[in-house]
Amino acid sequence: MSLPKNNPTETQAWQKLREHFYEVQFVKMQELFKENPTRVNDFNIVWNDFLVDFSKNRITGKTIDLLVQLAEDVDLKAGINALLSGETINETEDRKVLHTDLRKKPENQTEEVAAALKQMQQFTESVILGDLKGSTGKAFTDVINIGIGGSDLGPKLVTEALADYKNHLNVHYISNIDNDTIECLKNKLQAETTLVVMVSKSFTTLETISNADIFKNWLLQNGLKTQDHIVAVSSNIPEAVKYGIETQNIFPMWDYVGGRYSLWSAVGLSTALSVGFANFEKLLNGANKMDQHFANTPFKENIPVILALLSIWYNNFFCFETEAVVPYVDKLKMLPAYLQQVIMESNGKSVDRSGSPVNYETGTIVWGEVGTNSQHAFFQLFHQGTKIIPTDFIGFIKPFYSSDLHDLLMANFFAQTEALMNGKEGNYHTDDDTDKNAVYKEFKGNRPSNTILINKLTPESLGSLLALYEHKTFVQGYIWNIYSFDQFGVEYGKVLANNIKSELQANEIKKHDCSTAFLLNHYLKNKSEN
Ligand SMILES: O=P(O)(O)OC[C@H]1O[C@H](O)[C@H](O)[C@@H](O)[C@@H]1O
Repeated sequence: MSLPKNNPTETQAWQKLREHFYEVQFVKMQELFKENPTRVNDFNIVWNDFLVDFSKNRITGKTIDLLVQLAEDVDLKAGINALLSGETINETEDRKVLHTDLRKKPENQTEEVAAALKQMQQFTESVILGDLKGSTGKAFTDVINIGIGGSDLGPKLVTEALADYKNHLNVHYISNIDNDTIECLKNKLQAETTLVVMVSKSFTTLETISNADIFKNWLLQNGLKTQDHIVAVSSNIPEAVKYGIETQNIFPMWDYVGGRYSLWSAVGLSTALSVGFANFEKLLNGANKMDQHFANTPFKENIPVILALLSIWYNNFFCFETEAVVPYVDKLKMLPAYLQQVIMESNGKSVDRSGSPVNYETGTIVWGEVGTNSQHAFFQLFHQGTKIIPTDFIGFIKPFYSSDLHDLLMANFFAQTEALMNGKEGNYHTDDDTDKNAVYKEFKGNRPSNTILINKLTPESLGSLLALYEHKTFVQGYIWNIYSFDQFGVEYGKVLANNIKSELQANEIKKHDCSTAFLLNHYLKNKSEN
């Protein structure tokens, strides 16, 4: 079955949402809270150890009804079923989209998924126990994950997020082709106790192969056998074999798993090495629970659906261009970067599923930083700037190590959403004219946020959280009538980079626009000078 091709703006719900928007666009949330002191009861979802409070949004009951109607008008249920039942919904690449298969319970796993997990389990256990050794007979102490995009961001995020679950292995991530970083890492590590995990779905990504070449030479220079020190994760096994990796050291992935959705596959090998396979399984289990919630919950109580619809409300009606994600734990520092790939590579499209240019906004711009750091950086603009940035606040009730400091952290978490919503009037509205800066101190409030409050950051809750955002992204792309699972937009730059690389190596700049030619010539001229 191919996905329906409904232009969302031609649905009845969209027309009604437009009319509704004109009615409510200037309504202040402060008034909505005053009118209905139990408003939060209408706009929160409690699920497992998650509490999602979305009452601090510029919505009324009617807004949610109409947004849900939009989801129904475009038959979102059929889309969800097509995704979860393995239809070929990545039509432009003629592929199924089955990252949810990777986290199914053992009894529901396909043979190839079960076999890959088994291979991962055996390998990670033997490395962690020290049974598998390098060329000189020493156990591994360090792992270098070489990959980029989906072969880096997800695994790196999970490794950092689960730092408290880490064993003795130190896992390092190399993605960019920045030799200064590589030299720095090589100087820190002993080659004989280092395991290199090359991760590349295609096994043709220039950055990954170039970086791997450097580490391969390093191993060889240290008199080590590369077969003892390099393993690979790829869906292109012939290419990995050609690179010199032994078949039993290649972990599979499949074309039905998109790079940015692949951390659940063997792409997560470095994560599993860092936290142990049992914790990796818990991560999968948490994601599976979110998959069940997504598949079986009515839209009004369905967390990914509600978050997607709210984002559409702001993106397509209020025309707020960006949204922020602010996690209140350092361990989720990578979350915005990871989400940028999931969300922006998936939904940064401007041609609809019928092949026509869209005449409405699609993919949102997502960004963010850890709270409280972000409060001391860009929150000024959140509170008093001219732009409105709907924000997801993500916080945890219990820290890994209990401490009074956590109450202070969480006090900030709660205070920010309250301040953003309520604002604060300046004194200049009253007769009190003692403060000449009163006008500058006013906070208008009415700035939307979602609060995602989770019991504790565990492998399970992390799995659920990441799956939540995957599904939110799917719902948005589905409603926008675009193809969320291809990424043709990143290809052209790669082709040009290859051509330019040859020109730089030949020391001969060919025909370019005058700006690019100017830059290239300046680079060539100056690169040999000190
Ligand atoms: O895993 P690889 O095949 O090396 O691909 C790494 C990355 O390459 C491209 O830039 C794609 O746009 C990403 O989606 C992908 O994650």
